[in-house]
Amino acid sequence: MYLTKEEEKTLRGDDGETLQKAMGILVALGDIYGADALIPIKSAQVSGVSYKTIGDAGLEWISDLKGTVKVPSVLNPAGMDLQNWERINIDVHFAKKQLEIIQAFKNLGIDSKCTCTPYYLDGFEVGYRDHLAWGESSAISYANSVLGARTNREGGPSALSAALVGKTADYGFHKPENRIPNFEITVGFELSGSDFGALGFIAGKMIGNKIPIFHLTKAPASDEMKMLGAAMAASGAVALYHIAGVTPEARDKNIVFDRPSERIAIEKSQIDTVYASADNSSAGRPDIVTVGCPHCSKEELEQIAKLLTGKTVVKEFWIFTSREVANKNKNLVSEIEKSGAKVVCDTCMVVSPAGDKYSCMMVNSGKAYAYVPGMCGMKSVFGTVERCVKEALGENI
Ligand SMILES: C[C@@](O)(CCOP(=O)(O)O)CC(=O)O
Ligand code: SF4
Repeated sequence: MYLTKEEEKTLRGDDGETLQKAMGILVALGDIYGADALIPIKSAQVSGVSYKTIGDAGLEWISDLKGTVKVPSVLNPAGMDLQNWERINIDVHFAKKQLEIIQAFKNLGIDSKCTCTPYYLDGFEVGYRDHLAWGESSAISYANSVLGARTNREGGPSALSAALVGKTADYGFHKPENRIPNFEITVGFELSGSDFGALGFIAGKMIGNKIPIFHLTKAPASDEMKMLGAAMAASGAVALYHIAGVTPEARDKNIVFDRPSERIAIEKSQIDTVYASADNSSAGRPDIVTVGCPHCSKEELEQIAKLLTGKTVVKEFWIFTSREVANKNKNLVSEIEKSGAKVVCDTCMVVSPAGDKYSCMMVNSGKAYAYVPGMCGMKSVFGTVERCVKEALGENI
């Protein structure tokens, strides 16, 4: 891979050991994937933040780094709400370690907003064709598909290296020729809300890491596309999708997609089987309900607040969102919390040990439905947000 004189110097160690390590990781990836050069990035999102997933080894690796990130950089969710960890059963040992990890990242100049929805944050606006180095699979899918930006599936170390250098290797989804749909999915009936999470769960399992183009009966809302992409990235390894007539590249007059030869149609009965998990007695009654995977938008908080107004939950009900979205919508947070539900920031049901003491979690997210059993060692059942709220209120018959 071609390097400029400056980049050669950094690789040689002239700018210190941390930047030498970071440049080494970028050059190794570039050589493996055939990049011809490094390209500047607009922002980075660094995964590998929760003490539950990176442990002491991760804490040590990050603490040894010296330097300052060159682009706006934000963290993926941590293992707890960084301000109110006690109210979600986090023990003091975990909390201490988690705060040490956050401090180690802050020492590098990284923003500790801890979210998988950086695109909602001030200072992380994303435009069409922006080059990014993001690490969380749902964020990558949203940036690539809904915003038409360009990021590969960065691991924690490669996203952090890109943040420190301010560049990434030019391969994969950074190149237009690698963004062409190779699988057609038609859905001939109307979808709404968490149906998109169910669709993503089914499609991801069927297509693995292909690049699907969807033909739908109507244009989804951005939250619905968020759920679709998150689920496909969890049950499969889809990092980019298109929706005919809707997503930026599918609407770009200068881009012509040939019709993929691999084609499937999804039937309503397939969507219904994902919902049926909630009726399956072997899963047992949920003892906790969570929404916000990916983190809730303002609109999703509004919907939940409306459903909860004047009511009281009888089960643990956690609503995950970024601290910035919560701080900007304090009225919605207090409306939700009047019911006894908890708005939890900086973390989520998957990367936190907070849910470990429960046995069955009800979720409205196809991603959480896919990940909770493996990452949290408990059962998951899937429902619409309305059904989840009813479960938390003890109103499901
Ligand atoms: C499950 C996930 O959303 C959260 C875990 O992320 P992390 O690698 O621990 O930051 C990771 C992902 O899907 O990219
Ligand atoms: S809430 Fe969901 S999408 Fe966000 S980090 Fe957790 S598992 Fe990933």
